[in-house]
Amino acid sequence: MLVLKNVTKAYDKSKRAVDNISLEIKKGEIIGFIGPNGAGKTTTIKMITGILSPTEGSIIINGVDISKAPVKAKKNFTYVPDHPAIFDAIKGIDYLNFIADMYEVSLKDRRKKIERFTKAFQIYDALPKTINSYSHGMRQKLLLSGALLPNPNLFILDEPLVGLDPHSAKILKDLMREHCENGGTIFFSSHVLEVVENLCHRVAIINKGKLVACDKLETIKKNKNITLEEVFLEMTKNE
Ligand SMILES: Nc1ncnc2c1ncn2[C@@H]1O[C@H](COP(=O)(O)OP(=O)(O)OP(=O)(O)O)[C@@H](O)[C@H]1O
Repeated sequence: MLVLKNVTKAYDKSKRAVDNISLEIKKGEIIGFIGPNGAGKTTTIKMITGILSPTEGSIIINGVDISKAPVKAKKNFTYVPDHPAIFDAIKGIDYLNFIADMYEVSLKDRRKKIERFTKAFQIYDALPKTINSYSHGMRQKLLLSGALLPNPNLFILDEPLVGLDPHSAKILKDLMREHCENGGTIFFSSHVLEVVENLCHRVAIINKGKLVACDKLETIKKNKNITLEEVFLEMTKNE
């Protein structure tokens, strides 16, 4: 579903923010992408979503190279960024209808899904209001509802749990699990290791731009008596 081949990003010549990363994510998998601050997670996600171009390497989404056929590749995924930047002056419902139009979601299907997701996230009653009246968390939940609407093959999330209350975080985790059970694929970054540990089929660890692990948790842990936190701290020790 998602293939990264020798992907590198150098914002300037002196430093590679992402350094020769290769990984392959299969349909139906949830992959947690973890690493210390500044390790290169957001840069990687921005390259996967086509916001940034890699300096070297290629990114293939559902068989389509995003640099060669960006629109075709982008039809396969939705993306929720780490900051809920969103058009302020339109109503929540208009934003969701805009997303549904972009991804050609039928009127019947969108009505059902908008109701389901926004009621679950408790923003349904706010949909007739303009987004500039929404709190940070409400904006994030609107973005999440919009990203789930098209039932994307690949769902990409950068730090999705930041700013969500525990109730909403639980709803999101349940929806992520359901999405994968129905054949969808999820790639998300997080600093919340317990969530990664509980939710993911595989974990990818990035440190100083390099992928230092990408495997099942049991394989990464080797010794069953240690936690992901202990493995993470050991693998990303930066003296
Ligand atoms: N626009 C930019 N121009 C120059 N350098 C950048 C830019 N964006 C990020 N970087 C640098 O690239 C490196 C990776 O940053 P990135 O935001 O990808 O890390 P991250 O793993 O998402 O970090 P965090 O966990 O703090 O969000 C950092 O050294 C950062 O300073």
